[in-house]
Amino acid sequence: MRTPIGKDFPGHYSSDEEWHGYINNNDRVLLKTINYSSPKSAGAECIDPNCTWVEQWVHRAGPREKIYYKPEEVKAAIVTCGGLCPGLNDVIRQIVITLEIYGVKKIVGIPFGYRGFSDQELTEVPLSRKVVQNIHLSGGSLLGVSRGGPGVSDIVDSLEERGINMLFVLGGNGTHAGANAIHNECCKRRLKVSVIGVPKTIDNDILLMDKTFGFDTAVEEAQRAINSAYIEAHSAYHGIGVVKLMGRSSGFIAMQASLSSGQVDVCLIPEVPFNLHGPHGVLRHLQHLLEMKGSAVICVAEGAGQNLLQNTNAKDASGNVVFGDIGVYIQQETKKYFKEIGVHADVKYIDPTYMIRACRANASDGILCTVLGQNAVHGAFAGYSGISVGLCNTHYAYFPIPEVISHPRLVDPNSRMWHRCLTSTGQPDFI
Ligand SMILES: Nc1ncnc2c1ncn2[C@@H]1O[C@H](COP(=O)(O)OP(=O)(O)O)[C@@H](O)[C@H]1O
Ligand SMILES: O=P(O)(O)OC[C@H]1O[C@](O)(COP(=O)(O)O)[C@@H](O)[C@@H]1O
Ligand SMILES: [Mg+2]
Repeated sequence: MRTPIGKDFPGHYSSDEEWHGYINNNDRVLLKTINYSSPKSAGAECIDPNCTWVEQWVHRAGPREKIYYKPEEVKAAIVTCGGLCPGLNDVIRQIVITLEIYGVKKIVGIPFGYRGFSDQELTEVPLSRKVVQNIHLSGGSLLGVSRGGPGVSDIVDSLEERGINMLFVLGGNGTHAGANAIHNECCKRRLKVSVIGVPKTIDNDILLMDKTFGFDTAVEEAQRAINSAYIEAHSAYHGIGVVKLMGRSSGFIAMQASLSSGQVDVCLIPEVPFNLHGPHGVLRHLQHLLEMKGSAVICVAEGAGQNLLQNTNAKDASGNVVFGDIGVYIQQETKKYFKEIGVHADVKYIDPTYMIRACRANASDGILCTVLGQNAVHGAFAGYSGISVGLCNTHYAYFPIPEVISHPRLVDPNSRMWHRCLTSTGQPDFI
């Protein structure tokens, strides 16, 4: 609603009739904005051998003029699942504030992820603007997070018992698989519930989106760790700094942090195989770097080089594979190698793992979270369910959940970005 201001007032708002503040249901955001002229163009993603242009689109996010729910009949719930991620509190806050603006009075938080739906000892948290006003000033999640938890049927039973008809689910791939299953179960039971996902992961492993919230902040924190590794390595005689960063199957954090720091000589990610030993291996290259410049920094993603380690055969509560520690392995093998060849090397290992995700969102993520939170509520009020909100080619859009979680988004070794990273580090192929 806008307050009409006299026409004499310079820069006055347009009247309600003139104001086009709503999204049209047919507004679309294109998934691809480059028309590759050949499959040989760098990073080309082609559907057919001629690389023909195919228009693919998703619905534009934002407020609709006609809304599907009566605000007084809404009971909204928010749940945060999986690992922590900078910006969770920003999104929770903005969802609550936007729901209140629509006139929703019943807003609750489900504590500790999906577990909060079944654990009788955990009670829902009443949420209001007053409760969430300052929560974005610290990292973590006001509601707590968890992995594992009850089955979909139990969750939907709980939604029915609690009378929840809007569910905002903040989480990554696993959480979205759960959200989609909840949406399908609600459809099966003919329940009018909007299930809206907001993708959360520092790994940035969600398909079709420019980036997920928390990723920028994680990269910023990660490059601080790289900077420390560089200073340690550079200040020592034959210093080698090893930094391990998160990234279960995607090397985005390692790649971007290496690029932004400009201090990394070797970046190792899960998508690109490498040898540690042998004439083309990482260790031989480290020896060369010590000879040429006196020190070196390696940045390795946790999921990289798992073929070099013994399989732990372990899984976490959500079913994710628990990896062996590639950082420790590289540190040990580096020490061994230089001892064997009789060259002094001072190897320092930095593992900033939880530091990069337990922090508060930076300004850029703060804005992203705010807009995603608002659009999640707009999507629910528009009557959508089984969707996720994201940024696509700088526009905010609604994505069908199955499309964004069909597999984890990976760094494309043929992409311009990976080549930029290689240009920056100057590293060879280690095979
Ligand atoms: N395929 C699935 N179907 C239903 N729920 C799932 C599925 N995978 C994971 N979950 C649930 O989603 C939650 C978060 O998953 P997890 O993989 O730990 O984190 P993330 O959502 O960040 O990837 C957990 O409570 C887990 O039990
Ligand atoms: O120790 P935890 O809590 O299982 O978290 C470790 C995981 O968190 C992540 O950074 C993000 O994973 P999620 O997106 O599943 O939360 C992974 O790269 C990493 O393996
Ligand atoms: Mg995950």
